[in-house]
Amino acid sequence: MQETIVFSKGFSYHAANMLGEGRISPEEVEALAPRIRQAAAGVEKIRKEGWAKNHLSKDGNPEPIFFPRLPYPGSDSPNTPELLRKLVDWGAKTRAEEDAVVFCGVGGSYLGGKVLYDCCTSGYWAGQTAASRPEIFFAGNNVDPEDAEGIRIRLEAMARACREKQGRRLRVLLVPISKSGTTLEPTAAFLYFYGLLQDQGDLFQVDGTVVTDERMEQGPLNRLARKHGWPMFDVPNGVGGRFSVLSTPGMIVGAVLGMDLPELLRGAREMDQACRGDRLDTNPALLNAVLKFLGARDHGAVTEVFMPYAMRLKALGEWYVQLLAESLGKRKDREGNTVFYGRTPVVAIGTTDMHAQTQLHQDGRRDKAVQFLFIDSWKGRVKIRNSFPEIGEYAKYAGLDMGRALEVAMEANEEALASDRRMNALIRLSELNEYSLGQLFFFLMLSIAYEGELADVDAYDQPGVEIYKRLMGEKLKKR
Ligand SMILES: O=P(O)(O)OC[C@H]1O[C@H](O)[C@H](O)[C@@H](O)[C@@H]1O
Repeated sequence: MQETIVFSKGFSYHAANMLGEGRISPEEVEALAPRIRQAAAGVEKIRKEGWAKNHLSKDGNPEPIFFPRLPYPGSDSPNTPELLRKLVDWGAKTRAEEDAVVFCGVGGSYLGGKVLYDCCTSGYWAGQTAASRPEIFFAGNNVDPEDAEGIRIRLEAMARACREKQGRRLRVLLVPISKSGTTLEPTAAFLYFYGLLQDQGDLFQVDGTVVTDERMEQGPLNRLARKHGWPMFDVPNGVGGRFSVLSTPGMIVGAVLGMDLPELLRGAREMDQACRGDRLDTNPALLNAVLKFLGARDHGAVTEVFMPYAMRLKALGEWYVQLLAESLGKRKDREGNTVFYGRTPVVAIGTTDMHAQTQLHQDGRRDKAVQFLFIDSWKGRVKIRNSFPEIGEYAKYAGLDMGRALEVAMEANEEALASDRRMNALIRLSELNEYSLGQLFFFLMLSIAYEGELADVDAYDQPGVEIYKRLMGEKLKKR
C-alpha cells in the first residue's frame, strides 16, 4: 500500500506512521475494499449529480450538495466567472474607498475567511497581496462584549486620528455574513456596530455589503440590502457553511485582501482531479479518510489532533475543527441506526504545544491520531547567531536555521509517536500561496466527504445544534 502520495504540485501526504504494528494493517484496508469502492462512488455521485445519499435540509426537503463544483467556475457551479469578477471589482473598490471593514460572521461564515486573512497577512505569504488595504476586523464570531468593545475602541481611535490628520470622517464598511441571516452572534455584532457608528455621524461614514442566501427574499439582510442599496453576495444553495471557504463567505475576505481568487480555485480544482477514483495509491483524500476511519473505528483513535507547525495556521486548525466536528459528529447513520459517530478535533501548534499537549499525545490514552502539517519554504530564512560563545550550552544554536529547527522538532515528534505505535500522518506544502491553500482546503473537505461515505453518516447536516438554539431562543425572548 502507498504510504506517501506526492501530488506533484508541492503537496504531499505521508501516511507511513498510520500503518504498521499496533496500528492499521494492509489486511484491514484490504477488507474494507467494498466499502471504499462505495465511498468513492458516493462522492463521485455528489460531484456529478449534486446529490448525497438521504441528505435533507433543515426543513426536511432534499437539498443538493454543490461544494465539489466550487472549483469549476461555470454555469452549473455556484461560482460563475461573473461572480468572480464581481468579487474582484468589489474588493478593488473597497480597498480604494474604505478605511476599515468589519466582517460579522460565525462558524462557516467566519472561519474560512479568517484563515485567508491570517495567511495572506503573513510576511511568508508567497501569493498575491494588495499594496494597501483597509484595516480588517472580525466581529460577530462571538457575543463577547469585551471583544466588541475592543473593536469599538480601535475604530474610534482611528476615526479621531482621521479627523485630526485628514479632516474627514472614517469610512467603515460593515459586512454581515450569514446564510440564514438570523444567527445570534453576527446579528448582534452588526446591529451593535451599525447603531454605534450611526450615532457618531461626525466621526464615521457607514457603508454596508451583505453576504446571505439570496433566495430568502424576505430575510432580514436581503431586505436591508434592497432598502439601502447595499451590494449583496449570495451564499449559494447547496453550499453549507463549513464547505463555503471557496464560495462567497470566504472569498469576500480574499477579495478585500487582493488575493488571486482564480488561483485559489485552481489549487482546489487540481486537488479535486487528483482525488478521484477508488485507488488508495493515487487518491490522497480517500487514503486519508480510510486511515482516519479505520483508526477511529477499530483502533480507538477517536480524537484527531490537527497540528500545523506554523503559528499562522491556528485559524486553519479552527476551520478544520468545525469541518470535522459538524460533518462527522452524528447520532444516526443514513439508514437511521444510532451510531454516535465522530472524532473529536483538537488543534495543537508545533512547536508551542509540544510543551503543553505532547505529553498527553505520547503517554496518554491511545485514542488519538495526530495530523501534522509543515510548510517547506519557511526554512532558510531566519538564522540564529550566538553572541555568547563563552556559553557552551549555546554552541549548538550558532548558525541554526529556525525553519529547519521547526522541521527537526516535528520530525522528532513524528518519530517519538511512531516509536510507541501512535498513529500520525503528515501533510507537506512546498509554500503557502493561493494555489496551495486551495489544494489544502479541498484535500481536507474531500477527506471529510469520503469519511462521511465510509461511516455512512450525513456529512452535510447539523441537526444537533438545533436543540440549544431553540432553548436559547426561548430564553432570549424572556430575558
Ligand atoms: O451563516 P449562518 O447561517 O449565520 O450560520 C453560521 C453557523 O451557524 C450554525 O451554528 C451552524 O452550526 C454552522 O454550520 C454555521 O456555519
